[in-house]
Amino acid sequence: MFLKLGNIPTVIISSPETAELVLKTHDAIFASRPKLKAIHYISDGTKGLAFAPYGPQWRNNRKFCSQELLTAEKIGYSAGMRKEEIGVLVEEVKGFGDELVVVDLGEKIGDLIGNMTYRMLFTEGNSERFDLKNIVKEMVRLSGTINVADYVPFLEPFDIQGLNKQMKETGKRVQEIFDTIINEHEQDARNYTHKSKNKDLVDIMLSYQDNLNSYSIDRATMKAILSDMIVGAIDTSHTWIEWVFAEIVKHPTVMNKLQDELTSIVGLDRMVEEDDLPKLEYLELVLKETFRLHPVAPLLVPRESIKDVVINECYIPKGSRVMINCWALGHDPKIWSDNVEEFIPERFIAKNIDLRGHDFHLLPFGYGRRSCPGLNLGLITVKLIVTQLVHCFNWDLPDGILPDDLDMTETFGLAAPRAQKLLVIPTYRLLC
Ligand code: HEM
Repeated sequence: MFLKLGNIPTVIISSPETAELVLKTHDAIFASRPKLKAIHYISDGTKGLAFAPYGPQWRNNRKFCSQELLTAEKIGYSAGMRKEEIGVLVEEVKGFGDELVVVDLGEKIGDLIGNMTYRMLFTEGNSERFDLKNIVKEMVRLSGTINVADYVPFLEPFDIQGLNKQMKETGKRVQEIFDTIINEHEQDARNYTHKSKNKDLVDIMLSYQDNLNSYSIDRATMKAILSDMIVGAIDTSHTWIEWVFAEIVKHPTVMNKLQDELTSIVGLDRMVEEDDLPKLEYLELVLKETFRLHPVAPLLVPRESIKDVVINECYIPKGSRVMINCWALGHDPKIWSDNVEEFIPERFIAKNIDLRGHDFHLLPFGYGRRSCPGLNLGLITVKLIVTQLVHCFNWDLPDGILPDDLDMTETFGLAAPRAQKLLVIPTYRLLC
């Protein structure tokens, strides 16, 4: 579909065949991102990775993050930290005993992923002194709000939605927090205090500062990369996991099948380890079906074309904004048959569709040059949290709410999380 939104030619792709043409055949032409106002005000996004224009700076930053944080080996180093963080949550919930406490599961999951992410990036968890949780919520909200000035640029000075002021305030706060974190890491390096801990991403970025011979990272780039890693990692995994739980409490037979698989592979006398994850086949089906119905990034992350091109006889001028409509792909009866609205993980048994991409019917992590570099970390996080919580606990809806009554409304932004809280009652089920 070709539209003119304000001054911006916009293309929305809703078929797997055309998605393949854009993301694979003409990948290089659609490898840039639009300069959105939120990214400009909140972090100097053009210096980072997720919203940097296609070019050498983006390429170097992506290579740096992929090699220094997101390889299988580097992700493996932080397995102990993930185990510790999830263990704390399991102990907390287990501590409710037989009291049938109602838990806001989405909030617990968000806090857990936040802690895991901050510890990888700058060692400290969600420390109270920064109130990171609320700042990140605000960053995500503002990045996902449709800003009229992104489509009709001359309206920007009028700030008719009042967004500029909010974005500037949030941006100032984010910059201050990152400056404090970086200053403290520099101080630690000067005092050699950092030697007593594992290197986090800020330590590694500092070691690339003022590197005269090759790739060098300045402070603005450090802050833009931190911002990209936080926004990229937390909201995506959180949204996916919350939808998995919403679907499995709505479909107890699916929860039972997941638990049966875990009982047979892991056993009831221990918790799940990351090594168990590749053996869990039914889990893969549940993740795919959840993503099909509730794509985390329903329009992926917008792309921008860097030259004129003709696709399917449609002329797409340079500078067009291109969105892949993953929501429409997942709800198309021509692809998934008439039961498209039903949650049936088994529909994927006969389909050779990999969560990691290579199939344009289901694109959890996008495709091509701008595809998600955090895919491996995202999958481990999602799988570990889902399996650990499903293995350790039974989850029931509070009294008076029947599975069919569960509100499945979604909100819309960069990600598409649940509109309502997911309130559930856990009961411990392991023998240890
Ligand atoms: C399950 C979790 C995740 C999902 C579903 C997800 C999804 C996505 C999607 C759909 C895109 C856009 C791809 C495209 O335009 O083709 C993307 C890009 C990106 N993601 Fe993820 N992501 C996840 C986890 C992560 C993690 C853990 C990180 C980093 C720690 C991360 C960092 C990024 C970055 C930096 C980009 C922009 C890449 C670029 O423009 O070159 N993501 N992600």
